Amino acid sequence: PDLDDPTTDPFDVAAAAAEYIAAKTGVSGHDVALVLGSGWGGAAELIGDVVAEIPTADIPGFVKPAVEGHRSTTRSIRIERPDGAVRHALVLGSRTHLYEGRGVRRVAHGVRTAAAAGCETVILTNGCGSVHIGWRPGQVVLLKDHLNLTGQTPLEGAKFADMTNIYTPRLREIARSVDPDLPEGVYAQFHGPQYETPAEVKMASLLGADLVGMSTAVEAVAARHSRMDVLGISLATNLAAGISPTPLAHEEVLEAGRQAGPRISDLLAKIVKQ
Ligand SMILES: Nc1nc2[nH]c(I)nc2c(=O)[nH]1
Repeated sequence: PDLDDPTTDPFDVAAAAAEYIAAKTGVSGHDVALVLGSGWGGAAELIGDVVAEIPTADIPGFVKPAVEGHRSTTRSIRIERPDGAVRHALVLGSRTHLYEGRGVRRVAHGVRTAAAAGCETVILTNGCGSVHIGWRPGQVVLLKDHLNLTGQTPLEGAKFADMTNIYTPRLREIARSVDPDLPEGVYAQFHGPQYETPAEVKMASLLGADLVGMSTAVEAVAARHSRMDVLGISLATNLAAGISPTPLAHEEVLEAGRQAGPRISDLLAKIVKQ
């Protein structure tokens, strides 16, 4: 079934993808899904043992990577919890952004596939800009709510889904039990691909946003509609446009991502093992 065909039900494609993943990984049901945004790539190996790895592009509904050579893999990871219980994590190998112009169905396909694979929880991570001068590159922030400024939704038809507590309070408490210093913030998703103008950053801030990015909110809406619990964690890799009096050196942004890598991967691994 083809997601680009309007007569296709996107949930049928998610079911086909989940069946494919179960068959190829040999893991019949997964419990928690992870979407690793920029800077978060190193977390998978710290979480547990990779029991299977499959090319993401071969899974129904997932597209060939935009940039050839970035062949991503989707991994099934076995987690042994302190109490001996075993959980299976599905680390999705790719994320489609709205700005790729492949349609909002593809943006939501990963989380819908995770739900169809049995996941009751999805952890959405991202790299983003901070509207607070005190939240420097490298700052990790727990999402407490979002502003979907994209004008788009993954839900088709009269799906009047409740979005209260879209970022599950219980999961935020678990994350804070791992790192009590984690601040919470509101994430505003812009369509992109351009970064915000200083005026747009000011607007987002006046609307209550602490972070600006180009992912996560639309995925969270789809995840909530699919009745998954959602934990959103952002890595502020830069100060949003207009916040810093001096233009941020791109090297500082890259360095912040590199330095934060081990620390945030360790944090994520600890949270998942709770
Ligand atoms: N919209 C938006 N997305 C981002 N992603 C990263 I990394 N930094 C930014 C940013 O400043 N704005």
